[in-house]
Amino acid sequence: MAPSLEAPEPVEDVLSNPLKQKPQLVAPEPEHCPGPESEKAGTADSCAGCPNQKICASAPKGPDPDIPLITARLSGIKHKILVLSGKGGVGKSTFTSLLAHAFATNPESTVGVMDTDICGPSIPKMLGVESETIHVSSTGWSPVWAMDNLAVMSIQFMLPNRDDAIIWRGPKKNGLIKQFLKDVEWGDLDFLLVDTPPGTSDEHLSVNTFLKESGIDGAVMVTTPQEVALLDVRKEIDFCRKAGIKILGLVENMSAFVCPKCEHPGEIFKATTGGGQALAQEMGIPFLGKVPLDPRIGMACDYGESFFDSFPDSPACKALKGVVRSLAENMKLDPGVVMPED
Ligand SMILES: Nc1ncnc2c1ncn2[C@@H]1O[C@H](COP(=O)(O)OP(=O)(O)OP(=O)(O)O)[C@@H](O)[C@H]1O
Repeated sequence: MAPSLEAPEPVEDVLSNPLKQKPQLVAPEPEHCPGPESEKAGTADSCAGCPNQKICASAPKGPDPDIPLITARLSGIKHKILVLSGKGGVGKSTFTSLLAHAFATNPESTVGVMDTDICGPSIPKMLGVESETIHVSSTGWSPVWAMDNLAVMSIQFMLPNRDDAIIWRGPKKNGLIKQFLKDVEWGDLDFLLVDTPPGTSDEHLSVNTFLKESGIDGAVMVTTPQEVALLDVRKEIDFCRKAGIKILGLVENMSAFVCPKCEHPGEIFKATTGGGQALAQEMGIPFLGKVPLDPRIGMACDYGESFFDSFPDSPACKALKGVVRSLAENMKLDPGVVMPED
């Protein structure tokens, strides 16, 4: 049965006040505000001295009443995968777009990408739809279609100017993510990939809270081989374990540089402590594979093109295919169906 939804709010309204939160606060939320609707509202350490404390303390608590609506809205999505990274800049959004293109190589599959990196959305650029805007109808917001079977939703589509900085505190980000899940008409999808900001922030908690009821298949973690990146992956693994999110596997990105001309490999980011593979083994999570550093990946993303289509025989493309196959196996899907052989 189609979920009954209220007409979405005009985009401008959402940007100016994306939460439309109750209760109405009398002052801006302090930096570590747990959110006026959270269980800790009014009682957390950061609430001390806040002018909103009384209002928040008396506000209704408990599960978000919109969760059943979100669950109904997402009922046509077969698989939901979160893409996480401990550190920024390790290639999480790049990997998300590569994964989206890989899944979309099966014309029978329909794929969606939701960009929850609200402060630094890069998915529209990488999927070649940066200048698009979303359409609002009485039944919801339509995602932008990057390909016939690849839909994208990002805060980027709502900004009047792509250079605008988005400076929002936790509760507002939480509200926008809820809006994305509640009001976007994804329709029937085989895969929804959720690109998240680096680290373990409000956005991760929101995505997990809102998606949990409708089911998350699990999370894919992206890292580079250096210990500084791996350190943060440990925190991400801990976050997933605490939040009850299954870890589908770890990908080591930019593992080695493979010369596009002679295909000779060289280590640019050296795995001084054994890299992603050793970490995966130590932490008891699946290792999905290594993706080499290939400047053509960055170029394909800058031009919004599919690296899979442009460089199908490159070592990086072959490595990515191996990663997708391992991921499909961990999800108990037929790899040949997820990404048909050429
Ligand atoms: N395998 C790769 N080979 C070459 N360049 C890569 C590869 N993976 C990512 N890059 C490049 O690394 C840079 C960072 O990638 P990306 O923006 O995907 O990182 P991120 O982890 O999503 O960062 P953040 O979370 O901070 O937004 C980009 O310029 C991208 O083109």
